[in-house]
Amino acid sequence: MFIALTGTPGCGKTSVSGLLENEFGYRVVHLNELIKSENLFIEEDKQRDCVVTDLDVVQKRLSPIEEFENPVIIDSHMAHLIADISIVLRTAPGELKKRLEKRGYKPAKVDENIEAECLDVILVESVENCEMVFEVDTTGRSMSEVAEDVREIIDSISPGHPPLDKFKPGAFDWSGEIF
Ligand SMILES: Nc1ncnc2c1ncn2[C@@H]1O[C@H](COP(=O)(O)OP(=O)(O)OP(=O)(O)O)[C@@H](O)[C@H]1O
Repeated sequence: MFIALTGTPGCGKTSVSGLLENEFGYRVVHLNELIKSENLFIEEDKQRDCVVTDLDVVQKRLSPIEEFENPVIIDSHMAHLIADISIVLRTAPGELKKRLEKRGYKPAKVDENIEAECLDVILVESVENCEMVFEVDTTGRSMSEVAEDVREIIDSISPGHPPLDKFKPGAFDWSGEIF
């Protein structure tokens, strides 16, 4: 079973999935690293500083581990296009901007990502593609707190367990913060 840990760049996917992997023993695929290390991309988009990926190729590469009994977490901003269950990390625009600027992103790339977060782009794609979608707030919270929430969600995904209301999608509205 694949579980997407997804969200706009800078929301903390890699940091949180690292904790889930190293401290809680989950199996994690860091998809963006895998795509680069195994050249699973079609081309590099130098202008947008990213790679263009063929999802069919990626899916084929991951298919041997899809049948694992234990959940496999996929860390990537496109993981929700592959998994049936999506956990979307959300970060308020002001905090996301600070994190992206700290990483040295160019202003245009910061703006593009902030706009995507304000417009719920990844959440909408998740709802369109996945059977189950959860949202977790990372704003003003430690990575450990976020990792605990993700763990609680994964524990809840078992037959007969009621969905956890507190992570129901639709809690955030940052549409008023688009500049
Ligand atoms: N909960 C948090 N609180 C404060 N800072 C955080 C938090 N989570 C992540 N960060 C910081 O934000 C930055 C981005 O985190 P990270 O690389 O995990 O994000 P990401 O979603 O994986 O981004 P990308 O999609 O670009 O790989 C890092 O500098 C990290 O230390």
